[in-house]
Amino acid sequence: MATNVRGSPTFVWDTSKPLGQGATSMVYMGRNKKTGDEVAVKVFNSQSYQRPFSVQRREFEVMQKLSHENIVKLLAIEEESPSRAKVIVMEFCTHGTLYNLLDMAENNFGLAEEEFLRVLAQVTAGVKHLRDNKIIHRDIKPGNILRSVREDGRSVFKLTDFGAARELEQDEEFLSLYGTDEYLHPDMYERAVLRKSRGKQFGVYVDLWSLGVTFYHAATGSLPFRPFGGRKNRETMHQITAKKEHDVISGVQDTHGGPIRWSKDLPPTCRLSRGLKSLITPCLAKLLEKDQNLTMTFDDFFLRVDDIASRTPYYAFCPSSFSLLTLYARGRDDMSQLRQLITDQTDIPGGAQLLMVDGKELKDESREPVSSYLPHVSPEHPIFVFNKLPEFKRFIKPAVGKFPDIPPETMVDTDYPLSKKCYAVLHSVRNAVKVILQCNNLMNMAVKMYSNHIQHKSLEMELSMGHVMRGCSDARSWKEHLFSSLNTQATLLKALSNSNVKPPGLDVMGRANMLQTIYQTGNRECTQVSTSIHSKLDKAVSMLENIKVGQTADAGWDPSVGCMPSDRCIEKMDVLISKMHKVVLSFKEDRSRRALNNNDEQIHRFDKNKLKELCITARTLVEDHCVNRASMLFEAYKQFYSKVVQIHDSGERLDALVIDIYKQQKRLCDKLKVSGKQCAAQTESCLSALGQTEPVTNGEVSNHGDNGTASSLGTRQERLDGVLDGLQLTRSSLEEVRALLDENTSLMERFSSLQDQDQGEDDKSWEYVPYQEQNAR
Ligand SMILES: Nc1ncnc2c1ncn2[C@@H]1O[C@H](COP(=O)(O)OP(=O)(O)OP(=O)(O)O)[C@@H](O)[C@H]1O
Repeated sequence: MATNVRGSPTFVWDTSKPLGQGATSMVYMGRNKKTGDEVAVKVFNSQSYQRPFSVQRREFEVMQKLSHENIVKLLAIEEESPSRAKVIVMEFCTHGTLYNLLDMAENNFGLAEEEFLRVLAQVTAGVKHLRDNKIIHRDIKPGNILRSVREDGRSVFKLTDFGAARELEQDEEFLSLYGTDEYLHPDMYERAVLRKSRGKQFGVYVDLWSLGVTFYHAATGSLPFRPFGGRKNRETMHQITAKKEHDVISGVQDTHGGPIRWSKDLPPTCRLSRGLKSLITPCLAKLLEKDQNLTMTFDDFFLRVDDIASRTPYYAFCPSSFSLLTLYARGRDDMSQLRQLITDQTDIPGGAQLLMVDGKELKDESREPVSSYLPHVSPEHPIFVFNKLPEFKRFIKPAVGKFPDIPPETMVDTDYPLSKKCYAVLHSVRNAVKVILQCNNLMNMAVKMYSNHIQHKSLEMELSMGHVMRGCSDARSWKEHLFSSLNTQATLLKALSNSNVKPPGLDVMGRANMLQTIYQTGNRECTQVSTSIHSKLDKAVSMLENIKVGQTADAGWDPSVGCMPSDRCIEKMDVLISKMHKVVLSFKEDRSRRALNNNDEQIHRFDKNKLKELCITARTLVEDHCVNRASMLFEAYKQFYSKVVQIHDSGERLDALVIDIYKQQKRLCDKLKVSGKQCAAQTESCLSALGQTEPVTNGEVSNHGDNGTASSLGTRQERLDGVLDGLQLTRSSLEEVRALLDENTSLMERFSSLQDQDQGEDDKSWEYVPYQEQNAR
């Protein structure tokens, strides 16, 4: 045991436990002799000493220059005793490399979104530090990106292996060859692997290409350029990278000498959201660009990654496409930009989007950045995006990897990688099941939320309709009251003009006619408005009846159409995973043995059958149960929504109609006020003229040529008094109507200001924008 322990003045390490092996070194886990701290010790092999001394020294020199969280930290350069060979002592990164992470079954189709973003941001930060120090790495690849895990469980990625690194200015070139085939810039590949184009020089841009390949690998779990037969098929590899079109990001040859499958997009099995893909893909296309005129500069690259990494993800669920969206908003993006991000992924125009968060409508079109007011949303509580138009996307099942064919024969060498492939696909199936369950749950939430919204709206409409109806019937009775007073007054004055009472300065007949005109025009105009109001009101009442159906909108909704947590699909997948894991382990062991005995071979055969069965069970579970039921749930949603969206639409139209009725009612009241005022003016002047009329005496009677009897005298006085009384009555009746109208106006003003307040109450951003208006924007 002790023979494996080596040491330097400050450190010891056990050579029986290598952390990894490279072309030029072995790396071991070691400890600080004084503190016991864990370290990684890089011990160089004989091959490394064949390099020129200046090259050997470079790795130490480069590492000494660097100090960054995303670059492995150099702790010491010491001499191993007794050999006196130099060793590099570094911080110990606990979780292997990015390559190891991608080799895990759950990451075989690429990293999950958050982890990918960490790789992108952190590796870029490390490279930026290199560029700031004018250093080119020349061997960037997942195997040279170490991973540690912080106390909060988050990964930290660090660039390592500076054996190929050197100082190089932006516009300088170099001649020597470094790197790993699959990650090599096509020009380097041509010279290093194909041994062509001798003497060709390269620039710092070769790191950008390697970064492109590394990020593609991290996003998809596969290399972007894959000739049939792999690494050995060098000519095709070079053809793919050198001849690809500019924005192509992958080229795969599936058969010997067969055509290349080019793609400008990340594959459907990639786990990244559509929102992130749309940001990453153009960046990858630029990195994987051979043409120096079209590729990006380091500065462009840093800016782009900075832009992606600094965005905030907002999660949204769109039931009409059965999809969970991730919207990457910039810090300053306002609501219209967020809506645009939704449009980009759903094709729903901004004006047709009804957005809801926690059951509350998100109505605002304000210029404030969404980050300042949008509540925290998570994939579990996303923004719900309803399409105001009953349009639906086709149901698309989540993409899963394809289980490979499993030949019945025992092939110990290839059965292990075959089982690993099945195991990786099984994980992608589990991910798909998880997504489906999440979408099912969100679908049920969406139906509940939309139904509540409709219920709320219909109650609100019922309330304002009640208000409007009361207002209309009041206005009608005031109108009748006012015009009957006017009529009475005109009749009284006419009667007076027929008598011989002549109030001084008052043309009684003229006044009577004037009142008659006010009565006729006022009554005609007001009756017109009132009739129009009432016909609109009738329409509104029947619309309200339809909307009230919405109060039970979700009555027929059955959440159990889709698979439910109680079906335990995820748990079933976990059981399949653990069973398959055992098969993978046993195949790995079988492969490590030289030969299988009869018994082992028999077991291997059983296991291979089991592997096949497990694949079939998983496929059946996802296809026949989860996907099938999710598509049924989606169909049910379409039916539900087509029905309720009409109710919502009627609500919007009724809303507009009610506003219209309010306006007309206000106009009616204004007209009534005008007629009332005119009538009151007449009343007042008549009253004052009549008040100045001389009391009736016996002498005057004959002068006026009346019949002169006592009874007729009494009748004249009585007539005058009667007219005075009548006018007094009209006056008080007019005052009453005016007071009622004033009250009605202030009530209406209060009501409409109440509505305004409702709109402005929470925040400007939650303002109600009628659908018609939103569309017009
Ligand atoms: N600081 C560290 N902490 C943990 N593991 C490490 C550390 N440094 C290196 N390793 C492991 O050792 C392996 C080899 O390290 P490194 O890439 O530096 O060696 P190399 O000989 O330069 O390799 P290459 O063939 O890429 O030139 C790494 O892939 C990793 O698995």
